[in-house]
Amino acid sequence: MNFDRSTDAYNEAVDLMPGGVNSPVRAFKSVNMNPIFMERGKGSKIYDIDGQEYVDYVLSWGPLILGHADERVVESLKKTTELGTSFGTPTLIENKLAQLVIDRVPSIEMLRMVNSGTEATMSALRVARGYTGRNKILKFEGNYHGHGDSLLIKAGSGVATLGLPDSPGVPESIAKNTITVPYNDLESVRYVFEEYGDDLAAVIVEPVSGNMGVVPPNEEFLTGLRSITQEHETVLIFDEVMTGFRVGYNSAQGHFGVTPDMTCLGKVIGGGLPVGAYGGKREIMESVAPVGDIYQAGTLSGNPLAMMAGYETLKAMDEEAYEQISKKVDRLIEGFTAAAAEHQIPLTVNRAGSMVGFFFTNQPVTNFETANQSDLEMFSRYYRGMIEEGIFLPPSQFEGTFLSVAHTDEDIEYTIKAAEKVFASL
Ligand SMILES: Cc1ncc(COP(=O)(O)O)c(C=O)c1O
Ligand SMILES: N[C@H](C=O)CCC(=O)O
Repeated sequence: MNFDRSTDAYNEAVDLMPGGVNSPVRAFKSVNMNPIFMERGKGSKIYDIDGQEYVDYVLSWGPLILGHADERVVESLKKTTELGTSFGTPTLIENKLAQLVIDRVPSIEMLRMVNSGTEATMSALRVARGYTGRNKILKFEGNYHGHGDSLLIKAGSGVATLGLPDSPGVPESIAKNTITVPYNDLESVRYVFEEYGDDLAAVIVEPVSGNMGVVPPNEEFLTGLRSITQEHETVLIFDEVMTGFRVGYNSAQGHFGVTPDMTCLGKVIGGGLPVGAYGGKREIMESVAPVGDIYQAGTLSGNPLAMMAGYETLKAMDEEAYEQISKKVDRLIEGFTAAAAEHQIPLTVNRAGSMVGFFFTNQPVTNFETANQSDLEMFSRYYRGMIEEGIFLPPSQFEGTFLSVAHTDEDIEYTIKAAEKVFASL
């Protein structure tokens, strides 16, 4: 591999943007590399500006479940663009995408489109607080809900990668209203409810955690959260920005059969364009302006391009498409597990739908503490080895690996062979 052009571009970028990037995890810090600049993508492959090809398991951090430059999405975007990119008025495509989401996500009776996952979670919290008249919220260590002040506390993703669990700039007056407990730990949740009881506006949770690597909920976790929050009339928010339409046809809540009061979405529902959404019970959503008095707005919210890309993506993701990806995930995990055993590499694999977490440890990974016990140094060497083999993975142990319908059986076999080679060298 040769990164000459990427290196030049990076040297230029560091003077222009903090770390040369527009989002910290892209800086490749924890794997001791410079970022690789990409030029184009098609299907499961991406191509860097030095002309090298990679099988892509980042997929723009999850949204591209159809793969890169899917023809259905691209064609619709071309037609939509020609009609004008934004009007600041309602458009028909907003109704169409909203209806599709409502049909498929059990908790959503009504929703509001926004421009990012961060906006979705910030807005959902405001609504939960306004609706209940309470201030405190409960979140889980290692869950990441975007970079809103209330939620940037013991967070996962880039915050964990860079070791910045509690970002400076979040006022103490805000931080004190966010209580955190370990993921998958209902006992701690019960304790917090005993202590703060009826002052909790919301519990926000990733129903499958994807920002400390992939960590699924244990059997009683989500049902337990549902019954405790119901008992205390606290709003249960599933942050499905990552899991929405990725874990399955009806998202994580459909998969696990637990219906929250509110849901946040993003990523897949924008098909690779900037989008987010929050929704839930009609009674709660009708407290949002202009029906209710809780204010939330957006100049480009519901813009036709993002709506169209999302609509085409969701339409294409029928039940069969999910089954198809699932088989590829099965094979990838089988291959990695066998390769790790052959080369005595400690490897724990977690999985939910087409989200996979590989951890270099023999211990089960069930929360942030156990995720942190995996061998980050080994991850870093593995990462660089896989890049040399043309496999593009998320450059941090605290991120998920994603598959798309565009990944072929050949891609999967090639990736397993690459892993065998890299494991042998670790
Ligand atoms: C679960 C979850 N919530 C919220 C967000 C924030 O979304 P965005 O990056 O679009 O602001 C992300 C990803 O960044 C996420 O994975
Ligand atoms: N883990 C984050 C979202 O899911 C990664 C995206 C980012 O922070 O740029």
